[in-house]
Amino acid sequence: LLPILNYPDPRLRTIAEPVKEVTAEIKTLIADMIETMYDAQGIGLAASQVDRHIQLIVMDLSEDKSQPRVFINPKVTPLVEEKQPYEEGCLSVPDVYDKVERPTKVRIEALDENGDKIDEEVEGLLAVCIQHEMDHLNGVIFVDYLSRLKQTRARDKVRKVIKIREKQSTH
Ligand SMILES: O=C(O)C[C@@H](Cc1ccccc1)[C@H](O)SCc1ccccc1
Ligand SMILES: [Zn+2]
Repeated sequence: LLPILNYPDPRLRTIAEPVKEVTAEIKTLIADMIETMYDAQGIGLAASQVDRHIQLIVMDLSEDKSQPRVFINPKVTPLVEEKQPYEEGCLSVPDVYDKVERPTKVRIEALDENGDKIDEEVEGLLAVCIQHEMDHLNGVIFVDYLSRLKQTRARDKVRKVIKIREKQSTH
């Protein structure tokens, strides 16, 4: 399992570099990220969150964790002006949930783990998740869209959750 960086760790603000070649090392990282995402009960995970600053996202929106997807060097383009709110969470900001508005329909262009082209128009949870993950690759965290007050509360909340987790792990 890979350690997930927690807000407001400054490393989460690093801009991810493009992947030049899908090496064996990257394939191992992909497998490790998928395992880490499942263990953390997430439906998406960006490499930035595990302190690897390359343009790599893994995702699995299936109920039974059977359909992992990999997006390498993704490009997301809004297809409509219309935005929709969604109650977002983030594995790097545990126990914090709040509404974020994002374009309802987007185009995803990327490479998959075999280096084959992905070019899809998506909406719904996939559109929300890919935009949330793309933000991570650009050093943006969903709490950045919230008020200062909510950002302060988010910082306090994460601090508490981490302390509790650290106590649990020592027992
Ligand atoms: O990037 C992450 O931290 C994983 C995110 C992905 C996500 C964020 C907002 C909306 C959808 C997906 C989540 O922690 S995964 C947990 C989760 C599961 C279902 C719905 C919302 C959040
Ligand atoms: Zn996140």
